[in-house]
This record gives sequence, structure tokens and C-alpha cells, in this order.
Amino acid sequence: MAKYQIVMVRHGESEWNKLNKFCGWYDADLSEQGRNEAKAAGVALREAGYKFDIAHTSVLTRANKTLDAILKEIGQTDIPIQKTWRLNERHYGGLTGLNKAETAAKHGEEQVQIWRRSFDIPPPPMEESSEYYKIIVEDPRYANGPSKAEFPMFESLKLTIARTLPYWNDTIVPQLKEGKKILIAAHGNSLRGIVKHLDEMSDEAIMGLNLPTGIPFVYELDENFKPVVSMKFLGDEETVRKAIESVAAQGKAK
Ligand SMILES: O=C(O)[C@@H](COP(=O)(O)O)OP(=O)(O)O
Repeated sequence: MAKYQIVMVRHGESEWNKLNKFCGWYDADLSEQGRNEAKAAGVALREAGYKFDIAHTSVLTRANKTLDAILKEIGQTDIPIQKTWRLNERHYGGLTGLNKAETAAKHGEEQVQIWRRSFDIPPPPMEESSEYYKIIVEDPRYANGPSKAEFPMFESLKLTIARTLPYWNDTIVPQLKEGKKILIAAHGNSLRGIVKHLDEMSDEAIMGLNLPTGIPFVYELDENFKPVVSMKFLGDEETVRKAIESVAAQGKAK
């Protein structure tokens, strides 16, 4: 029997999703379509009658604005919001800012698929000479963490999970146990990490999972935090399928 419920959503389309660029810790804003997706996510949650006690999000604008749009739509702008770098997108290292299709044309679709979806093969590191290095490392939003030693220059999904899961275990699980209704607005890969953990997916199986932008999904968990209902999207099947396929196709050479 389900004891706990949690809703998660990947942010709406970002400007860099639209340009098909690897984004990671670069703070791309939502595109117009992304803002519409965020609003639509709020409408879907409102129509399904969802209410929350607390929300969690990353420190990146695209997730924050998606959360704000949802809370506005469901009339809950007053609930506490906890922001953490631990829910950030994976750090895409030296791929940050590169076009995914152009990278596939240059290095091959197979290599791009490995960089995007392998469990433990990381992208190349971000060099200090990168135009994004200082923008990210010196961003004041990281003043309280990660520490210099923890600050990533690249992350595989495995490394992403290693910093996301402590937040799940130490912050989110205790709040669920207190009976709090929780919404998480985060990113494709930080959420894939949580999904892998909840559904106990193998390192191979997680490679096939792509999360669409702006479509909330629900987990119902039993008293041992095992899923009774897994990844139930609040959207019609066809729309969800197409949105997932379009994310999967982003690594194809044009
Ligand atoms: O960093 C990025 O480019 C995307 C995910 O890219 P893929 O792993 O799907 O290529 O992150 P998000 O838009 O969820 O913040």
C-alpha cells in the first residue's frame, strides 16, 4: 500500500535545450516554449488536485522559474522552497556549450550517446580556459557549497547520483516521513539519478531513460520507500511518448 507520494518535474525547455547545446551547470533561462510548458505543468497539477507542503529545486534559473510558474498556477506561492546545488543538472564538463548534433557529426552518434547516457563514463573535464569556467566557478550562488574540493569539472550519472542521493536520503526522505507533500523541480539527469535509485534500475536500464521537459510525474512509495506507482506522468500518453523521443533524438547528427 502506498504511504508516501512525491511529484517531480524536469524544468520546461531552456534556451539551450532549444539550441540543442549541452548545458549542465551553465545557467540557461527558460525559452518561451519552456515557460509555456512550466505553466502547463502547473495547470495539470491543479486540475489533478495536487497541493504541496514544501518544494525542492536546484540553484539553476530554469528549474527555479519552472517551480515558480507551477506554484503560481496551483495558488501555492507561499510554501517553503529549498534550493540546493545537489539537485543541479549533471556538470557536462568540456561539452558545455557544444551543440549536441554537431558533436555527434564530429565524434559520432555512438560517442555522444556514451557521453549523454552511459552510467559511469564522464564527459571530458571543463578546462580553466573554457569561456564558461569562471562564470560557473565564481558564481555567488555557490558561496555555500559545493566546497572547492567537491566542485565538479565534469560528472557522469554515477557522480551526479553520488551528490544527489545524500540530499534525497537526508532531507527529502525525513520530510516524507513527517507526512510532507513534496514537489521537486530539477533536471533531466539529477532526476534520472533519483528515478534509478527509487526503481532500482540497473546501470544498463537507466541508459534508456530520457525525461521530457515540463511534464510532472508522480511516485507513490510504500513504508520502505519502494515504489507502488512508478513515474506516472500527468500528461496524455502520446504527448509524453513524443516528448521523450525528441529528447532521445537530440544526440543524433543532423
Ligand atoms: O545539460 C543538458 O544539456 C540537459 C540534459 O541533457 P541530456 O543529458 O539529455 O543531453 O540538462 P537539462 O536541460 O535537464 O538541465
